[in-house]
Amino acid sequence: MLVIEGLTRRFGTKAAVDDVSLEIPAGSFVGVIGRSGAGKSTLLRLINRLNDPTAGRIRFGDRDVTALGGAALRAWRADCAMIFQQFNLVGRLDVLTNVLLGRLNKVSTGTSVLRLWSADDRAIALSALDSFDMGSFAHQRAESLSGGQQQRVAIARALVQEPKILLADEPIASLDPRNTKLVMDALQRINKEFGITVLCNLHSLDLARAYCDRLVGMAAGKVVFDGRGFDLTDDVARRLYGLEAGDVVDETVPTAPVAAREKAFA
Ligand SMILES: Nc1ncnc2c1ncn2[C@@H]1O[C@H](COP(=O)(O)OP(=O)(O)OP(=O)(O)O)[C@@H](O)[C@H]1O
Repeated sequence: MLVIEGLTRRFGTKAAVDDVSLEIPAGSFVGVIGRSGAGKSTLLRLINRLNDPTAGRIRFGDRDVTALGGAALRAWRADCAMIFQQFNLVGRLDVLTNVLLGRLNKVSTGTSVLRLWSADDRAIALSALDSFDMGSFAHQRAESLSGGQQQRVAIARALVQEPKILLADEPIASLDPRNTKLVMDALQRINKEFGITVLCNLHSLDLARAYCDRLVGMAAGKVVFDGRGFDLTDDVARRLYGLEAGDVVDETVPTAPVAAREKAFA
């Protein structure tokens, strides 16, 4: 269980995240929604300690994440993979090597410096690529792939890291509808098949409703909604998004996967 208590991050006088408290059970698929500037990215960056909080605490099991430093902080970051809107692959390297970079925390320093990957690590990386239909691209340079393909490689790299939590910061913001679906399906597999907790910032409310078991709505750094997708009424959406509400409701997104729907209505 990830427990966030009174988490606040100020930049100058502005509170980007303002007294946020959440309990996220293992295996959840949480969509963090809200308009631009609501504090979604800052919340994810606080969780994996790319930003430090001004106040409050983050706990994961018996670890006080906010107090970690040195090797313990590196271990937390390995448990807490992050993917970004811009994919963050090494364009000149081939796809397989990019995925193997996710194994760096699992191998000795000698292996990582010399990139002498074991047959086991290669098999793990290839299997992760296969999971997302990217096995046949293993030896292509990452920069030669489409955005949606690159994001699936980034998800495979996160998977081989064997994290407990995957933080996805607007992972489909720059993708077309087909690639959006492929990437969201990949995140759903990470969650449902591999049991990894997923926290995903999304601009599209309909996508969040279709894929996430739970939605956390943020406005001006605060949590203003926390519930299931079908509990989020148009009225709440309008409060969350203001004039943007019309833009975030898109009729063309895929319908909720059956398993997710059944779980949501259980
Ligand atoms: N490093 C920083 N320095 C100063 N202000 C910052 C910094 N990072 C974020 N902010 C401010 O904090 C607020 C929340 O930003 P954040 O990026 O978390 O919002 P967001 O909901 O993720 O928005 P978007 O959807 O546009 O990414 C914004 O007003 C932003 O300008």
